[in-house]
Amino acid sequence: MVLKLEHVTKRFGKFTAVDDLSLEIPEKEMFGFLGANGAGKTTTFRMILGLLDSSGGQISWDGKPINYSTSHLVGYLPEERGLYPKLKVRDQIVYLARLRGMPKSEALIELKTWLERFKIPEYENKKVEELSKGNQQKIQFIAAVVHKPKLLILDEPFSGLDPVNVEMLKEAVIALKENGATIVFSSHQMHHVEEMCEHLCIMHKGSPVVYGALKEIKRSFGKKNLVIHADFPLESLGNFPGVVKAKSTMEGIQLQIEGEYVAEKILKEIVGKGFIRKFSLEEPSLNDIFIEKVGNSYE
Ligand SMILES: Nc1ncnc2c1ncn2[C@@H]1O[C@H](COP(=O)(O)OP(=O)(O)OP(=O)(O)O)[C@@H](O)[C@H]1O
Repeated sequence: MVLKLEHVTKRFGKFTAVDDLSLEIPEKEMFGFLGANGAGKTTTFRMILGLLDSSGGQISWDGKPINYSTSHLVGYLPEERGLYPKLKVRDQIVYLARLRGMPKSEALIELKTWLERFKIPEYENKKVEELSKGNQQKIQFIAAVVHKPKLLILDEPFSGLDPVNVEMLKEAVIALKENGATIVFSSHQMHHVEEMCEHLCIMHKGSPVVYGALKEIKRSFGKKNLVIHADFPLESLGNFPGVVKAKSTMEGIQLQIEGEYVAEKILKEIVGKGFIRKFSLEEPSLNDIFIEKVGNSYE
């Protein structure tokens, strides 16, 4: 059940929002979609879901298009949340579940399980408008997953939530993946993708600038980060050959270096100069990679 995009393009008049995008999203994995505002993420999701026609290219899931006949297998958390404020949580979820072919009795069992899990069982009979924004978002999430979809598309699921609720939602998403769902989500925050996704894509102006397995993306980037904490001055390391960037911190310095060999040379240089509390060679962060590929600060 691979989700495949082949040379997908979307034009709005003369403007190209998605430009010749080809991706393969593996089954039962979590795939991260990153990109600045307007990069084309939501447009891509809408095309995947068949809510928007593409201007060219092919989209298939398990070799077939996604349309009305597959809607019971697909879940979508849209970016613009769309619950009915006057409806009770229970009526809303049952209605949406039934639209996707789930019997009412089963939907109610699922709803109760989710409300317990999100620690809001008392909201079952409340109107949506009576809930806080974060809790409305949890209900919207339940609406996307209540019918147990095999493919789940989440447009910025973590935005607007406090840290406790972000963790709660993350755990829920991870559990769904472990139960066999394929999950695609977009985020403006790279650390969410870094923590949760095996594969990812960074979109920039409608095209992927980085695409592949997270580990491989980091490895092939080449550059590493070196963190040094010491009780003697380290600023001069900013000019050391092979150092790309340097940032002084409270405890020492953080360097971006061309490769591991630079760390070895730096260690030789500083040994004997005083007490070194930390000398740590680290993989680049997705943020480092994004800044290099797209050329501006992001988060
Ligand atoms: N219906 C539309 N008509 C015209 N332009 C559109 C339409 N929908 C999207 N666009 C444009 O396409 C581009 C991509 O928009 P999209 O919503 O896909 O970006 P995004 O990556 O999801 O951004 P964000 O992070 O802000 O949600 C934007 O420049 C947007 O203005």
